[in-house]
Amino acid sequence: MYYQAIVLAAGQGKRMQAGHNKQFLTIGQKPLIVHTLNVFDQDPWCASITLVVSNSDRELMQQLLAAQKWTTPINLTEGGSERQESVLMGLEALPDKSGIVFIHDGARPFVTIERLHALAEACLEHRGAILAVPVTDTIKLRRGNRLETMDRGLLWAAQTPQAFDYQLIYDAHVSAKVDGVLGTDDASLVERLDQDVFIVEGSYDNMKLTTPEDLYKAEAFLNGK
Ligand SMILES: Nc1ccn([C@@H]2O[C@H](COP(=O)(O)OP(=O)(O)OP(=O)(O)O)[C@@H](O)[C@H]2O)c(=O)n1
Ligand SMILES: C[C@](O)(CO)[C@H](O)COP(=O)(O)O
Repeated sequence: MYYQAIVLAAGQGKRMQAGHNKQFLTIGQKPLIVHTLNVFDQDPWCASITLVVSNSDRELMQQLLAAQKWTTPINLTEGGSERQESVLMGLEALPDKSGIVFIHDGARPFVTIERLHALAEACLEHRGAILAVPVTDTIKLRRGNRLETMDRGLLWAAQTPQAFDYQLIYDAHVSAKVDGVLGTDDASLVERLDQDVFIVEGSYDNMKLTTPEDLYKAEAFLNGK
C-alpha cells in the first residue's frame, strides 16, 4: 500500500510568538519540521512528500532539506495565507492526482508509523479517515449566560494526518472555496458534502505545537522517550 503526504509548513506560527515560523524552532536538537518529515521519510508506504511553505521561508527550508539525506522524494511548493488555501495548493502540486493522500500539520512531529498505517488501511476502506482522540475535559456550549454540557462520550478531538481518496478531498476543497467556507480541518469539508469520515483512534502524544508551553511538553516527551 502507498500514499502521498502533504506536510503543511506555510503558517506564521503567530501563537508561538517566536518572531519567525515555528517550524524552524529546535526541539530535541532538530528543527520541528525535520522531526515531522523524518516520520514520513522513514515510512516505506509514503511515496512522496509535498512540503508546503511560504515564499519567505522557501530558501531557509531548502537549506535545511539539503543538510540531510532523504529516502523519500520531497517536493517544495508554495502555500497560501490560510491553512485551507495551503492544502488546496498542496493538492494541486501533488505528483500523482489519484490514490490516497495524507494531509498533515508540520507542527505535529510525534505521529507514529504504526498509526500512519492504521490510517492508510482505514482510508482504503472508507475513502476518508482521520486520527482523533476522545475528549478528556467536560465541554460546555455557551450561548450568552446559558451553558449546555455536551455528551463527552460522543466527542473526539481531531488530529492530523487526515487521509482521503484524492478526488474526494480535491472536490471538497474546491466546493468549499466556491462556497466561501473556511473549515478548521479537512474532514469538515468532506462532512459538508454528506460523506462519512472514519475515525482511527490516535494518541495524545500526537500534539500540535501551537503555543510556547507546547515546546516544554515536546521537550519533556522527547526526554522521556
Ligand atoms: N496559511 C497556512 C497556515 C497554516 N499552515 C500550517 O498548518 C499547520 C497547522 O496550523 P497552526 O498550528 O495554526 O500553525 P500556524 O498557522 O503557523 O500558527 P498560528 O495560527 O499561531 O499563526 C501548521 O503546520 C502550519 O504551518 C499552512 O501551511 N498555511
Ligand atoms: C487540523 C487541526 O490540526 C486538527 O486539530 C487543527 O484544526 C488546525 O487548527 P489551527 O487553528 O489551524 O492550528
